[in-house]
Amino acid sequence: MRLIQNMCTIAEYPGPASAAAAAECCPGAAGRRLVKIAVVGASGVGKTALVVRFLTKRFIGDYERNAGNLYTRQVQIEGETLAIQVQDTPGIQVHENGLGCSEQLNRCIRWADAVVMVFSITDHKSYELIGQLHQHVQQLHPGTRLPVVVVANKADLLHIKQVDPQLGLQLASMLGCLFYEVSVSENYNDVYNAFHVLCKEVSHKQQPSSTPEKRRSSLIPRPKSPNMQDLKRRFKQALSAKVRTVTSV
Ligand SMILES: Nc1nc2c(ncn2[C@@H]2O[C@H](COP(=O)(O)OP(=O)(O)OP(=O)(O)O)[C@@H](O)[C@H]2O)c(=O)[nH]1
Repeated sequence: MRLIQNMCTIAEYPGPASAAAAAECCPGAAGRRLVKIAVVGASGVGKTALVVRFLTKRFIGDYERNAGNLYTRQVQIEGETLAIQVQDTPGIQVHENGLGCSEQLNRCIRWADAVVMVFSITDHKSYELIGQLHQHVQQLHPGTRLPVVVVANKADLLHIKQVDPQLGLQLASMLGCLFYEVSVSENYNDVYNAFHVLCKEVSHKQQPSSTPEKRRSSLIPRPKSPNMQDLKRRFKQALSAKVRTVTSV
């Protein structure tokens, strides 16, 4: 996937999403199919760093506490240019009675076509949150299986590791999600791959290979192409009739 345009930001949660809304922020996005991705996880796991790394290829060490920015870009997936919106979100807290998800965050999750769930290998609590968060996300999307990628960040900080990445892999496969272990600070390619695979999955979901509409149209009989043998025969007949007429004159 190739990032095509400059990043732009609106410092608020999105309303009902549309390609038109994306175009307002990113003019080239007009008329494109739109893929909406929310990045969620505990505080300090590197959500903003991940999004910024993906969009700019750069790692910037320090960020302000996240206010929930939406970034719009164009990307190329399998030869098609899509508009992509990436929603960064504030860190989720865990309370005694469960996840502390604000209504804003819930709106953002409902809005999304796909979710990146981030934890840090240096923070066991952020890992523990993923299972609950996955359940919460599925509850907000009843009746559909939302594409989700689990990302274990800060793989460079092995000396203060609290979570074995293998556990992340096990959890992700139990939840039926893809898994990427990344170091946002040290490696761009893994970050790119995590978003790329998600965009591809959403893109395929938006364009099922055989929709009922397509199936129906394939049942409508096509007009028969003219039979060449028949045409030749008629042409010969017409020709010989003409020759006969000429000789008889
Ligand atoms: N060593 C290392 N530090 C990282 C990495 N990713 C992020 N950080 C640092 O972790 C800290 C938190 O990163 P943020 O991107 O602000 O985390 P966040 O999840 O957006 O945090 P909230 O806005 O509080 O929810 C920052 O100091 C980053 O520089 C990484 O891969 N390796």
